[in-house]
Amino acid sequence: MGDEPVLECRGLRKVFGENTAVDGVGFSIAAGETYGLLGPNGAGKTTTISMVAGILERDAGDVLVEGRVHSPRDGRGKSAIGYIPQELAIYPDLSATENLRFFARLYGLSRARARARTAEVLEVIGLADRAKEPVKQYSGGMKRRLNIGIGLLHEPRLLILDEPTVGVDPQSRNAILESVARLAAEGAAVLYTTHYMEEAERLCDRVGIIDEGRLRAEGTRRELVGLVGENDRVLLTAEGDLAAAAEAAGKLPAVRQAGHGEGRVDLLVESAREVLPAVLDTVTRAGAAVRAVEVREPNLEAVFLHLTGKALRD
Ligand SMILES: Nc1ncnc2c1ncn2[C@@H]1O[C@H](COP(=O)(O)OP(=O)(O)OP(=O)(O)O)[C@@H](O)[C@H]1O
Repeated sequence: MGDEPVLECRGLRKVFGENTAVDGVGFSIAAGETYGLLGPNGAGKTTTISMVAGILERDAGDVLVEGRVHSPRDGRGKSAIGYIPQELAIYPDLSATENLRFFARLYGLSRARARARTAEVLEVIGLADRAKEPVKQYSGGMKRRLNIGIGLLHEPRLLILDEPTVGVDPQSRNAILESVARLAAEGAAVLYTTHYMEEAERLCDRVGIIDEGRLRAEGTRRELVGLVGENDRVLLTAEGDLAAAAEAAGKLPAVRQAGHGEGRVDLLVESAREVLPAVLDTVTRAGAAVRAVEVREPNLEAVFLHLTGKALRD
């Protein structure tokens, strides 16, 4: 198989009546890689991954899973895919163990394999210690984790998760992010949709920025940020003559903008790592005593704003 991507999709398109929900979207994901589709509500994320998962007919485009065409009709490649939708598909009166064993048998795992996978999956989703309770006693986040666990039973090589952390408590959110990272580390290709910038930054090796059905840009966090040429922000907590410090720093060639406020000097710079020593030297000479330095690199939120003119969140 070599370096062949686990998932390759090209030119995906879906039209609902007058509304082109997805228009020419394509990307590929390698084994062990986590790819995030980042975009606001209604951007076309669910529609895109539904076509990838083979549960929605596409109007145009190709989906290749492990090099083979995957489409809703032929159903091939399904065993390679674990699709975890936003909606819960679990039995509330059964325990997590019973739910997992039931679905494992439904997927065609032998009784022994179902038992073994249930135990393994319970560990991955962090529910082993609550596995015997009826699921109706679970928090929303725990139910979500179980929903994810069901999608893992058959050990998919491509895992597709649709905004799995929306509306869950922080503990479950962390558990979900950690289990996704672990599955990728074990070699799964992961397709992850989110409208949370922090999740895309923390979890994804590469991110596709989607808006109004189109992929606006794609790359690593660093590549995306570089693409739009955003500056780093340097915040100095300082005492002394801050007006003079800001003015002097503002004259450095790599400093784009310099300001000051109550106990702080605020700079926009080209590359904080390179310019920081000169900045510290300059502001100290100008009469400021620096107590703390904070560097904020531009984030995907800024990239999104730059590309679309809109904020990522409603
Ligand atoms: N079955 C459908 N029939 C008609 N329009 C649809 C259908 N499914 C989605 N759409 C429309 O397609 C567009 C993209 O929706 P989609 O659900 O893919 O976005 P999303 O990025 O996943 O957003 P969300 O986070 O809100 O689910 C929206 O304008 C939506 O109203």
